[in-house]
Amino acid sequence: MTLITDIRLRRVLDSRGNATVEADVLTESGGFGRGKAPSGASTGEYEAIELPANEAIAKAREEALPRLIGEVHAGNQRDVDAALHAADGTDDFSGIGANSAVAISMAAAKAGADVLGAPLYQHLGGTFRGNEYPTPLGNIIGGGEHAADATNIQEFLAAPVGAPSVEEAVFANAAVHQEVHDILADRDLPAGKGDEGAWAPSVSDDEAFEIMDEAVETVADDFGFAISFGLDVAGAELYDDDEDGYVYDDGVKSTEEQIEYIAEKVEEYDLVYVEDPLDENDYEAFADLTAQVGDQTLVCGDDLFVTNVERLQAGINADAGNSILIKPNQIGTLTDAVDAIELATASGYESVVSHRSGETEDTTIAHLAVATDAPFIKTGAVGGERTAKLNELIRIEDNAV
Ligand SMILES: C=C(OP(=O)(O)O)C(=O)O
Ligand SMILES: [Mg+2]
Repeated sequence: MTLITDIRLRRVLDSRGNATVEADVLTESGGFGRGKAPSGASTGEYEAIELPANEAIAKAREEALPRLIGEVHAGNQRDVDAALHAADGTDDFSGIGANSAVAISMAAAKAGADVLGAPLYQHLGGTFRGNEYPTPLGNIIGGGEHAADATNIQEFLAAPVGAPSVEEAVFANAAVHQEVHDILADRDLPAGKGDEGAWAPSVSDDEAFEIMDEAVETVADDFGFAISFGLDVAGAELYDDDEDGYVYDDGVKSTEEQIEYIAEKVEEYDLVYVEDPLDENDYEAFADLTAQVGDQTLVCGDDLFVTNVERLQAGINADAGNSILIKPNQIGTLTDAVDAIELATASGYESVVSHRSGETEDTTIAHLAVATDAPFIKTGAVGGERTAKLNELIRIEDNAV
């Protein structure tokens, strides 16, 4: 029933206006699934390789489609993803492009769910999954590689940890976003938005900490539940080999100073989440910071782990971090992403399923987070390509998908 009978690939726009890959998968019994690849800006050195969309499409048509059409069942995700790996023939998807791979992988999952008549999260997670909902981490203020002339730290993220439902959590993050707008206006600090819809004011990181603290407190009082905040430092973007340290507008911090700085901020603001506080090659520094604050906060590896089980295993062995960011396009297939989540869970690491800065209206990650009982999802706070996932989470919780 779920035998793949056709795959159509095309170039479509992502949220930055760049070309990305869209895949349609059709099956023998009329099943249909469509997936679109997202794209990063602060990409990790060890991520799977994205090719220019046209090239990725041409390569996938040549190498992958003959191995999938009439050969593989869309309902068997591991077979689909194994065929993508075999067609690619490399260990980083540079053969067919991780963008083609992830678009086809997600489209096949949706086609499989369509034939079964089940929501995607149930197809991916099984019937006993889907009663836990992730807490959404909402990007509220940001800079780094996502906006010019803004904060050095890439993301200040609202974390509505006390929300009684996904719906309340999503609305709380949007309210924090609005509250920050009002605080910025009061301070005569006009701000545009970065790639993910976060405010990108020209303020110091210290001022951004103060503004976030004030905003989450105000909204927590209004909503009547706890809202904390966290960071994506994107440390690999700040780290400069030549300087042997982390380059901020107000000077360079050595690795020891960076660890101390982050640990102080965790204490001062009760941060619940710190992603990529250190460079993507520095497991040891991650381990030092985790030893200091790992019982108070999530120390999450994004560029450090790149959703890769081998890099995650190295981190587990070194006690580096206590959580992993999961980005399917960083590794190329849903199977690889789920394998990383399963290793994380088995090792006591929390999983945070994540969007990319360049996104589409695809909602697969909302389903993946529910399917795997991931405790957190990071998918922005506002903006159509972000609300696509957030609204899908509200629908999943409401049994309306
Ligand atoms: C979402 C992120 O940004 P990008 O997609 O640019 O890597 C991130 O760094 O977590
Ligand atoms: Mg990150």
